[in-house]
This record gives sequence, C-alpha cells and structure tokens, in this order.
Amino acid sequence: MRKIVIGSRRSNLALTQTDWVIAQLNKLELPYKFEVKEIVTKGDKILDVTLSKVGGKGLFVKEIEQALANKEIDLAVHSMKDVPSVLQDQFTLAAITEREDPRDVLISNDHVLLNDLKPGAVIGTSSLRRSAQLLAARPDLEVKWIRGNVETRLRKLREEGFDAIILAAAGLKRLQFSEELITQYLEPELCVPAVGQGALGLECRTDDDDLIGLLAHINDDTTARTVTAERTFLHRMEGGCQVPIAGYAVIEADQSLSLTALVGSPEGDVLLKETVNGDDPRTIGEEAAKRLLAQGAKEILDKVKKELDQQ
Ligand SMILES: NCc1[nH]cc(CCC(=O)O)c1CC(=O)O
Repeated sequence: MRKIVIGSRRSNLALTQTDWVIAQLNKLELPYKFEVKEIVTKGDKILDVTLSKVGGKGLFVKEIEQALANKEIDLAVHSMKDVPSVLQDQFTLAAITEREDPRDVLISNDHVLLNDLKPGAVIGTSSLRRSAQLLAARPDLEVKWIRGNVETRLRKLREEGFDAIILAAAGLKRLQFSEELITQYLEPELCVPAVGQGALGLECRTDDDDLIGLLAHINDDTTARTVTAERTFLHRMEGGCQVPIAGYAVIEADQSLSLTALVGSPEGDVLLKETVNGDDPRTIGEEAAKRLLAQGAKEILDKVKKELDQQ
C-alpha cells in the first residue's frame, strides 16, 4: 500500500479541500493511504501589503511546488483560480475535480442587496476583477482593499466599517457556512467569475505515473473542458489572477461549450466582454482572447500592470 503525502496550506479552506479530495480517493477503495502535510507559504505570512508586490498569487503555488520537487509531498490540492496558466514541465495537473458553485456572492451588513446599497457604500474586495464589474454596475460605490482568509474577511466586514464584501460561493459552501450568510448571488451576467473559480486542481510530479493514474479517477470531464477553455483564454491574455480578467465557460444542452471572457479597467469604466461558442476548449479560449485583444484589452491590462508596479 503506497502512502501519498498531500501538501496543503494551513487555512481552513485549504485543509477542507484537501480532506474532500482524500474522501473522493478513499471511495475508490484502492491500495493507497493519504497523509496531510501543512505548508505555510510566504503569501500566507504577508498579509499587509498588496500581493502583486510580493509576486502575485502564483506565490502560494510556488512554495508548494518546491515541496513537490523535493519529494516532501507527492500531491498538492489547489483552488484552480490560484493556479498559474502554465506549469513547469516537471509538474502536471493530473485532475480537475467537479466544480462547486462558480459564482461570487455579496455579503452585506443588514442583508442589503447590491442595488439597494446606499450611494458611496464601502465594498471590501482585493480583486480587480470584482471591483471592475461591481463599479460598472454601481459606479457610486467605494471599493476598499480587504485581505485575509474567508473567516478574517467576514470578521472585518463586521468590525472595520465595510458595508459589504464579495466572496466566492465555493469557499463558503465548502466551509459549510449557512446559506443565510449570503445576501445575494452575483450571476455570471453581472459578475463573470475568475478563471477556474470553484474547481480544484490536483498537481503532482510529471514522472509519477502511478499517482497520475490514480488521480484520473476523480477528474471531472465537464469541469476539465470548461476550465481548459477559461485557462487557454487567460494564458493568451498573459494574465495573472491579480489583473481584471474573468472567464467562465459552460456546456450547453447540445454539449458545445460557451465561454464568456472579460477584461475591464479596475474602475469599471471600461468592460470588454465576449461570448464564444464552439466544441474545442482551446479554440474558443484563443478566439475569445483574439476578440478582446482586437478591442484594446492589452492596453488596459498593460496600464493596470504599470500601476501595480508603481505601488
Ligand atoms: N482568492 C482566494 C480564494 N481562492 C479560492 C477561493 C475559494 C473559491 C474557489 O475555489 O474558487 C478563494 C476565496 C474567495 O475568493 O472568496
């Protein structure tokens, strides 16, 4: 019986996601056992400055990959939205598991809906993707930076003068927060989710054929196809997750794919958005990128990156 060591960040969400993956693998009743090893990443320690300053979100993944390379761990469970669009050859995304609710949600004090928030209400988010789309819908709102894990952000909502915050439904559901906490689901038409939002990715060493074979059992084809379309788009935009890019694909009744891709300015005064249909995930990802680039998406993103560098 082989023991698989799984590296996880120490947050409740990361540990819950890791336990969920272990439960799926145990159901297979194959001769493997699983052990969790907690890893504290630099991104977890640095909570006060903007993440873009210390290397973006890829940072969470990087230290876990070091542990994979050193064979301290055999497997890493990631939120797909935190995984850079290209991995080094020595690492493989062996499976993408079934997507949880991909939507963002609004959580406001006193359960006030987005349209009913008072002019100038303060919204907490640290995502330029969320701020761009929220401000496009409600230009009068004020967006304020908020950091920390899900529990910390909920505490800050109550204690630090925010009127509302935006979180991913997937994280709240996995952590088993009550539905009553959620004021409003932001449908993808209003707020296109982050590329990969709600899906988990399982990363291991490329030469670990045995583990790759095991993980294939818990790959979800629908999620893998849709997330591949989204990530192809992200890759072509040369976007990290710290810039205002969104991508969300679904499978239609006739099994074809439909990808909605968005690039915006952080202030929400420009939102470029395209929906592309087709059968091949990579082709529609490329096509969405081509259409947005033709409308000036690169200029918008370059300006954002320059501003981040100056911070
Ligand atoms: N940005 C951090 C992060 N990375 C993954 C999730 C959970 C949702 C998911 O799996 O996409 C969250 C929290 C959030 O955005 O509210």
